[in-house]
Amino acid sequence: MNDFVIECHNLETAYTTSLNRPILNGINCQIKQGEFVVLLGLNGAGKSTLLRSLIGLVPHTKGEIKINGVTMTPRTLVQIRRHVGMIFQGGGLIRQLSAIDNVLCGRLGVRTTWQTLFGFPQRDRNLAMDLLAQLGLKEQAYQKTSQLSGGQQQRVAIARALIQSPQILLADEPITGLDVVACQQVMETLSELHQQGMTIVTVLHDLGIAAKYGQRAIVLEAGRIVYDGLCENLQAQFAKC
Ligand SMILES: Nc1ncnc2c1ncn2[C@@H]1O[C@H](COP(=O)(O)OP(=O)(O)OP(=O)(O)O)[C@@H](O)[C@H]1O
Repeated sequence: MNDFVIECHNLETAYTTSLNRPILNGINCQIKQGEFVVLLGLNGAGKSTLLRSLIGLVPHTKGEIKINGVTMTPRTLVQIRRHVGMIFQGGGLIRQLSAIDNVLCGRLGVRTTWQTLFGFPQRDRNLAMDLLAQLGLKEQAYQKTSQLSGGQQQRVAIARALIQSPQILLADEPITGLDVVACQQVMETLSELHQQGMTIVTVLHDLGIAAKYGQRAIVLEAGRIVYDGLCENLQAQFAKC
């Protein structure tokens, strides 16, 4: 038994004719509990695909993914997804729903249709409200997410991922399109979660922010890892790409 919570061994996705190669092409990496990892790379390098493959949204044709020591297969996917929260690119919120209802959507995977037929149980609603309060959004809980700022929306997306109490949080470009203040709020939120022991893997494009918050950088190029190490001299690593 090792202390890796994420392991990718020679991970390969299906061949893509438009690229003349698989999107992910022999990915090997191991991430320990409590690490803060930033995934970097130019557009189209495969960052989102790697993140999505870690929750089984992109099938792999070769290699293996293990989450908490459990090999990802169709049979283990439900079990694996309980440990992994995902913040999708752009937040993926339902704009016409309130912030609290969006957060409650994160409980759909653990509640049956019968349990939510007349609304979510009070316990879930209290939990959603606590999370929104922790993220500074108590006042906005009943506002439609379309009326919230970009930074507030991104924090709702974080609350939705957190309501399933994940051990690992994956975030795909959580600060893209945000102003500097909102950017900092979102990154500070991720940083606090990391300090509480959560494993964070996030796609970023800003090398300065990556260096400020990340402990470790993984740089992808054309579906392969070309750098895996400290968040120092990232500029130099990119110059090699
Ligand atoms: N479902 C798909 N079918 C075919 N090609 C795809 C699919 N999804 C992604 N791709 C291609 O795979 C490559 C990697 O895409 P991906 O979104 O993982 O890159 P990325 O590094 O996250 O890029 P960005 O920084 O622009 O978000 C791109 O060339 C993209 O066009």
